[in-house]
Amino acid sequence: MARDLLTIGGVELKSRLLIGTGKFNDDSIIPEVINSSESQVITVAMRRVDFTTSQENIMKHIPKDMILLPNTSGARTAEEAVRIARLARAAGMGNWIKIEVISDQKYLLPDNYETIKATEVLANEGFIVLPYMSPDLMVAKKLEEVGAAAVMPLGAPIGTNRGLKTKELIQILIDECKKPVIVDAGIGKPSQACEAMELGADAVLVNTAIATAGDPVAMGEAFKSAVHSGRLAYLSGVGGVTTHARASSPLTGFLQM
Ligand SMILES: CC(=O)[C@@H](O)[C@H](O)COP(=O)(O)O
Repeated sequence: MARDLLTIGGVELKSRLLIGTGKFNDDSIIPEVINSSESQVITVAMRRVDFTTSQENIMKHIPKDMILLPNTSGARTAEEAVRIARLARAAGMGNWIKIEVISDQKYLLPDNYETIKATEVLANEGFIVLPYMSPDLMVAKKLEEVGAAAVMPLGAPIGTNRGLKTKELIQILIDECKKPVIVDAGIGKPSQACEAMELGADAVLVNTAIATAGDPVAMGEAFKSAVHSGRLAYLSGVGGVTTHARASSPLTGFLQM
């Protein structure tokens, strides 16, 4: 595990847990969550960034050594996502961008078609593009082809804490994608993050489950451990499943009566 690094856009990361900044009761707790979770990448919705000198600016709670992953939450089209990404870079937030293009307000499901379009434009402009997507193999391949640095399939709709509802489709992406697969959205418990990592996901992004926990700092630590355990299990080679029982001890050598 010592050199088990995750490389995204040429950057090597020790942590495979990406976190978010939304929904905390008190944003001043964010630095402690970063410490306990040991996350190195944090996503922030561009619409929450205040470019005035307001005391409410979310950015004041994010330590300078974190990799910023501004996201395009609020964009309904590729064009809007591209505009938000350019704004983020112009504002000094770096060149990583999480594409979120959502026009469905009930389930907050991503628009894969618009997401591909935005990814292509931004990758060509030198952004490290991490697109949030519904897990579909053809879409993932297209995203890789047009320059995505990773793909981010949803486990369940954003903020639902329902876990890996799309597990079998995510497994296909894990098996077939060349770029890192980061399971994003819907992960509600550390055990679900662990499960994603055991499947072979390269990383997970968790926001709601940490931010809305009774103790977000402790929950950040719980997710850190779960991601680590899941990754270790995956690298160790998870054992096969069988229908019929197989004795764990030899069935010979019983005492003779
Ligand atoms: C913050 C962010 O990017 C979310 O849109 C993301 O998808 C995380 O989802 P959860 O809040 O369900 O963890």
